[in-house]
Amino acid sequence: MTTQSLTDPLLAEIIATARHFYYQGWMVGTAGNLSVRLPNGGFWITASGRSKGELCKSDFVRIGPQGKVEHTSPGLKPSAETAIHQVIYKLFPEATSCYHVHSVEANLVSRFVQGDSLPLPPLEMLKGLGVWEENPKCSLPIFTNHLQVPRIATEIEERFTKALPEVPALLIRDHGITVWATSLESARNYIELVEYIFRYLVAARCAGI
Ligand SMILES: CSCCC(=O)C(=O)COP(=O)(O)O
Ligand SMILES: [Zn+2]
Repeated sequence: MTTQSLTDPLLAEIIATARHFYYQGWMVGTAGNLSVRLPNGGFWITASGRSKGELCKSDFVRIGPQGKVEHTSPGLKPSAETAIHQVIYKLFPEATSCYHVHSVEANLVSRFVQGDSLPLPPLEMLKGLGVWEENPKCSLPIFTNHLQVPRIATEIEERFTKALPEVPALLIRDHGITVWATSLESARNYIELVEYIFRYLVAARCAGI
């Protein structure tokens, strides 16, 4: 199988997913970035500043296993948040996809607590994130939205090296959610599940629950 025949269907799937997220209102105004890991440890990632509802195959940059840009198109730079994808792939060798989106609800819930983790309600939907417990008590790690993205990546690495998260997701306060998974389909589902939980939390607060 050639690199091209391996890559084309992966990028086509990411393009369709980005379009879906865009129409959910989670990738407006060029927000968010999506990546897929290759068997050699490198990964394709969306180029910085592209409209995520209208991506095409030339809107991706390939990062090599050593972290260097290996393939790009004229005028394109890798996502400004590439360092976060890099650290996720380093920490979770089984992960082959990493998705990051910005929703209004993610930003609201990131302010529901002052500390560095958000308790998650014991919803059935948690099973989709791998939590198979009765009445689970788990939480989502929250990170500070530093202007310097590598600093966010460093804090993710430091924290997850000490203790693994309970769900394959992290929240950057006032910014958005990042998930990782062993397939593109699972990463898309994880984004949808986490965003459902965020909508539930916002609705519950409005309802005074
Ligand atoms: C208006 S989005 C600000 C940057 C950001 O947080 C993001 O997710 C998109 O950055 P990229 O460089 O990947 O386009
Ligand atoms: Zn972002």
